[in-house]
Amino acid sequence: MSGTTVRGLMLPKPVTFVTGNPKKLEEVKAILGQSIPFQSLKLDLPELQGEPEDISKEKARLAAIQVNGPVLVEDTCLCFNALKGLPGLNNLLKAYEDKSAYAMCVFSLALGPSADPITFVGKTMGKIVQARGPNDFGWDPVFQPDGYEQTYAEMPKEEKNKISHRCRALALVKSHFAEAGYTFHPHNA
Ligand SMILES: O=c1nc[nH]c2c1ncn2[C@H]1C[C@H](O)[C@@H](COP(=O)(O)OP(=O)(O)OP(=O)(O)O)O1
Ligand SMILES: [Mg+2]
Repeated sequence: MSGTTVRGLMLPKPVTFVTGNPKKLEEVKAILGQSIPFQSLKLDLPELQGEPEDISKEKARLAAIQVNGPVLVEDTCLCFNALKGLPGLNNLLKAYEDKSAYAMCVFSLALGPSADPITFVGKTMGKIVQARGPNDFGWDPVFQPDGYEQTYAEMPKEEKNKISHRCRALALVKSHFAEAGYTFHPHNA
C-alpha cells in the first residue's frame, strides 16, 4: 500500500466503483454491504498491459478523470506459478506439471483526478483444474482454491465471497476507510 492517509478528510462526493463487469459489481456489493457508501458506474476501462498494480493505478487515474471525483477500481488476474506468476491461457498450462496458481485482485482508490492512487492487494492460492461448475464468471470454473474440493464456480456465492482474492483485497479497503474516517460533502452526497 502506498500514499498517505488524511484522517477525516472530506471527499467531494461518495466513492464511485467503476467497472465494465457486472459480475465484479455483484460481488463487491455483496462483500462491502453497508460498510462503505459507494455508487457504481459502468465504464469500459481500457485493457492496459503491464504489472497488475500499475494497471490498477492507471485504471483509477483514468476513471477519476472521467468521474471527476473519488473512485475505486480493480484489476484481477489468474496467475500461474509455472509461468512465474504470469497471467496466461489454460491451454498453455497443459504443458506444465505445476498447476498451482493464485487469483489476485488489486483495488486502487483515487480520491480525485489528480490524486496518487492507493492500492490494496488480495490473493487466494489454488490450482488450475478441468472446468467444473457454472460458466458465468470468467475463469471461476477452472480455479480450485487450496483446502477446497470445489472450484470457485461450484461454490455457493457466499462461500466464494468469504475466501476470494476480491474479499481479501476489500478487507484492506475497508480497514483503510475505517482508519481514514473519510466524510462526504453533505451537498453532493
Ligand atoms: O473473481 C473472478 N472470477 C473469475 N474471473 C474473474 C474474476 N474477476 C475477474 N475475472 C475475469 C474477468 C476478466 O476476463 C478478467 C479480469 O480482467 P479485468 O480487466 O480485471 O476485468 P474486466 O475487464 O472484466 O472488468 P473492468 O472493467 O473492471 O476492468 O478476469
Ligand atoms: Mg478490464
